[in-house]
Amino acid sequence: MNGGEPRAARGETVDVTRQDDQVGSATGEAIAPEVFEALRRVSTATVTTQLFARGLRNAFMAGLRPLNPGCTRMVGEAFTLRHIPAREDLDVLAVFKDYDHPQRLAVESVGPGQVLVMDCRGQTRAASIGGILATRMLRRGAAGLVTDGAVRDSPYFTGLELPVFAAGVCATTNLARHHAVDMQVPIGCAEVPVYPGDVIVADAEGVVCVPRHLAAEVARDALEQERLEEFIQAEIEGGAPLRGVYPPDENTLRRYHSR
Ligand SMILES: O=C([O-])CC(=O)C(=O)O
Ligand SMILES: [Mg+2]
Repeated sequence: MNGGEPRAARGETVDVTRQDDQVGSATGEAIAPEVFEALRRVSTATVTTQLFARGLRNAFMAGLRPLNPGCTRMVGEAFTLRHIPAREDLDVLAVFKDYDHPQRLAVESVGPGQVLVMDCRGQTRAASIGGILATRMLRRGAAGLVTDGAVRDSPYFTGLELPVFAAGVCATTNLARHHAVDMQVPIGCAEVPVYPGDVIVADAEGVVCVPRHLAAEVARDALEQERLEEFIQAEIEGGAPLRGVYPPDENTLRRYHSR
């Protein structure tokens, strides 16, 4: 549970079940707006449990922290950018004269509602992006930004209305360590595999990657898990013991269903 985030049980029912047959695994079929809406209302803790129940134990990008603690709620499809280590003869300031440099091209290619997810190999001794490029993403309607590297201009990010998650901050420009090579390819970010089009969900706790083909069923079951957990939370706050309540036995479930 994540106390600071809105709980599904507080709102009206969102029906995401009907979307199941519409979400193709690797077909790139559109994900229904209701799925995104549901995922925006559940915590990353709940989402990781739903993925765990389906055998996926490595979906949370451990170690990434929000740059603006007041702007953390993020749901969107992954747009990926892959970096390899920089080389001194290639990665020089002059490359930025090319507006089609892969870093700049990626920023100008992220679509509305998408999340730019960057593979920086966990290397934080150079930035992967800065304030101007992040502002451009905000104006383009991007949903957010995730990097397992660092960002520069970090004081600016604390007031930016764009959810940004990074492994650190570093003033040094990206060229010192990173060479952007490829976009919209499978990447690793904080040791989590991310495929283009996967659904990225974040809250104040951090970032989780939901395989695209599981998004609708995870959204549906996460909503239900949070409804039940809100009931359990109230019981525990009222003095109930764990035994019989968490996890709920038949009696507790009967009380839950007959509310
Ligand atoms: O060099 C960079 O990483 C870009 C930068 O500072 C910015 O976007 O403001
Ligand atoms: Mg800058």
